[in-house]
Amino acid sequence: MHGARTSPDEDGGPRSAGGHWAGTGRMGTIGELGEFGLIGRLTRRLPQGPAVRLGPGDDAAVVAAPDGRVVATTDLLVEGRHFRRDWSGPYDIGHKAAAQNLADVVAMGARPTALLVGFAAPPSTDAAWAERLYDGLADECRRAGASVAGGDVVGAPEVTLAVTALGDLGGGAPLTRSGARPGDVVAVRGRLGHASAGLALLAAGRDGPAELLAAHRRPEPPYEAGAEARAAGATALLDVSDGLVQDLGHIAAASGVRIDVDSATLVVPEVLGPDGLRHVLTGGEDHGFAGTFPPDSPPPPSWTVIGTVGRGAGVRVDGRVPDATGWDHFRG
Ligand SMILES: Nc1ncnc2c1ncn2[C@@H]1O[C@H](COP(=O)(O)OP(=O)(O)OP(=O)(O)O)[C@@H](O)[C@H]1O
Ligand SMILES: Cc1ncc(C[n+]2csc(CCOP(=O)(O)O)c2C)c(N)n1
Ligand SMILES: [Mg+2]
Ligand SMILES: [Mg+2]
Ligand SMILES: [Mg+2]
Repeated sequence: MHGARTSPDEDGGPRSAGGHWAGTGRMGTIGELGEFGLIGRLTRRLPQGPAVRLGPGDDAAVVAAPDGRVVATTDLLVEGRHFRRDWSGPYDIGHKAAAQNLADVVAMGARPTALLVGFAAPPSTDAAWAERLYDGLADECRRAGASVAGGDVVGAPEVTLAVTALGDLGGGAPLTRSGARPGDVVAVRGRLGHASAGLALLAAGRDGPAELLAAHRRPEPPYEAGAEARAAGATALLDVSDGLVQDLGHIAAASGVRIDVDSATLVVPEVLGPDGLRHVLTGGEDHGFAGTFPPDSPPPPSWTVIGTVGRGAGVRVDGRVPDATGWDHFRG
């Protein structure tokens, strides 16, 4: 029987009532498996998509790049910083490591093709825990149409994932942060504030609402947003990783424009609680998308228009410079 803090266990991973990995005890530890035993157990769970011409098993992988250019991005996921093993199960952590990288490829207007995965964990880690993590990683890759081309494993005091994602622009121009122009509208696609609200609940020792805890554990970037933005003629695009205001600030700075957000246009679901607007404005890690669109080619209805681009600099919310903007790794 699972406790209320257990995320929907379609991963099938065992957990105690508190959300901890309960372990199977059947397969032993990764220390017992050894480096190459572990690599074998992990890589056989991975999807092999068409772009990966040579996958795990050699000194390097070979990935097709029909466009002639490769989109490449990397993000780290560190235990205690991005996740806690008592708050997230292995499937959640694998899912999140894939999602946060795949979202960056999509945010360039590209199609994700392959991931390279660096995996560090203590030798005492359950082998089954590591396998569930790879199941989460593999399933999220499948959802985005990508596969895992290779990686590395290493023993370390804490779990760390260093994921590199590659993507294909399919002959199109990249959707950068620098193309916003005065007169454009600003629009968002996907959840905002949910992961942040879920994290606050976990930090407060709460066991629900389940959808918010799940949002922290398994971000769900709407991967179709990149193609939608491109088709609509977006001038700039990024995924919201650190907080809406902070990330819009990157578009404002790179494009040399001012962005004005009208908070009344933001969707703040009741479930986010009394701090809902703060979570939506400054909460990262849902990996929704924010983009700018010329006034004569607005985004499709799946997007919400939340503001405008003007001359000047910085981001204003309801005409004011906000005190909080989002996450900074070195400022807490
Ligand atoms: N250690 C580094 N060396 C070289 N470039 C870096 C380094 N760290 C970040 N960058 C570059 O700085 C830019 C901003 O990085 P940032 O990590 O904030 O973007 P992101 O990956 O979209 O956001 P997030 O990490 O919050 O998901 C990116 O172009 C990134 O490649
Ligand atoms: C245990 C724990 N404590 C705090 C947080 C919050 N957090 C960590 S990184 C980040 C921004 C995006 O990261 P990056 O820029 O590295 O992609 C946020 C909001 C968390 N997820 N887990
Ligand atoms: Mg990054
Ligand atoms: Mg990004
Ligand atoms: Mg960040």
